[in-house]
Amino acid sequence: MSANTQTTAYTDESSQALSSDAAIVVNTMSKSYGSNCVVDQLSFKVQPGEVFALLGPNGAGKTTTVETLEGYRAPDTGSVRVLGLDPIREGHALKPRIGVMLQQDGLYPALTAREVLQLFAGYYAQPLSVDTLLERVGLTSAAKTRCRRLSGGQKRRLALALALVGNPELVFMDEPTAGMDPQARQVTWEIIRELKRKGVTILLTTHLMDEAERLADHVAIIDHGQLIALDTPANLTGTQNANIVRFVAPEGLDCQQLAALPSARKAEEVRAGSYLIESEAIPSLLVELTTWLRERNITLSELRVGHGSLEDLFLRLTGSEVRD
Ligand SMILES: Nc1ncnc2c1ncn2[C@@H]1O[C@H](COP(=O)(O)OP(=O)(O)OP(=O)(O)O)[C@@H](O)[C@H]1O
Repeated sequence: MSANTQTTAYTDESSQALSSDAAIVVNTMSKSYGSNCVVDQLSFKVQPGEVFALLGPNGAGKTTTVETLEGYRAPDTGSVRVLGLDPIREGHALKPRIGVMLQQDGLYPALTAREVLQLFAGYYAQPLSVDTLLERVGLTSAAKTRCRRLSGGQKRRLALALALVGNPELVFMDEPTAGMDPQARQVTWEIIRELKRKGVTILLTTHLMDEAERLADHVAIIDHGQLIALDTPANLTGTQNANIVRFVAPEGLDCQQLAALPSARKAEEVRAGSYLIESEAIPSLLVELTTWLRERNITLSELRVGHGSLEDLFLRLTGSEVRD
């Protein structure tokens, strides 16, 4: 068989799906640990320069997916490409172009923050300035602190700096702001926005719905290793249409009656005394609702009009029971 024929033979259906301008392609990827299938025929693409958030309950398969894209795990079936490359077979070409912010931060406990960053900077052709980076992540005053003495939040910020020191085209961030205080979280979000402005592609996993909603161009929700939703945050939450009225009142109101109001589509008591009514005609619903409440002499303590939140959707799609 000639080299040319081999190339043609390799260009089968699945590799056609992989040949794309996308920064990341996941093509019908599956991965099991023993009999436990944790990623199940997963497919999605991430376009260059976008922030893509992967959401899912504990154990949904997010880290396994990200680690496969980073080249640390091989898929059992299906395939992945990152910047057009196979992360394992072509890892040597891929690694200098990507940054990885790991969940665990146990690196080099005896080195100082600056020493670790300098060490990593040495691996790259065009690293960023270590001191500028320390300042950007708020670690200048901790630059001489040994890693084992850094606080949890400082370790996360060092992990962020390590992901960025090689001036990457694409960054993987596994729960980037977990364990950070609100100030560090704001700084991290600003850094992510800056990276996006520079055209860097970012794939992040998070349990924080507001993080995904604020930062991501696209959000994928996975559960039991399968893709169950993928869209822009605005499309997922229906932000274009304010179609939900929430109010707080005494518990136990008759939701069947509320749902029967002419402009209501659906009514439920989501928590004790906290109600939600969906409607396509909010002004009419407000008149009907306040009339209904006045006729029954019921007092409101809060009334809000808005759209569904990503958290509402997430819980609706993945259920509310706690995962292992
Ligand atoms: N090396 C491994 N050997 C066996 N099982 C594993 C291994 N790594 C992960 N798992 C299991 O695979 C499943 C998916 O794990 P994964 O870490 O990908 O989920 P996740 O969505 O990132 O979860 P979390 O939100 O809790 O970080 C879990 O049930 C986990 O226990």
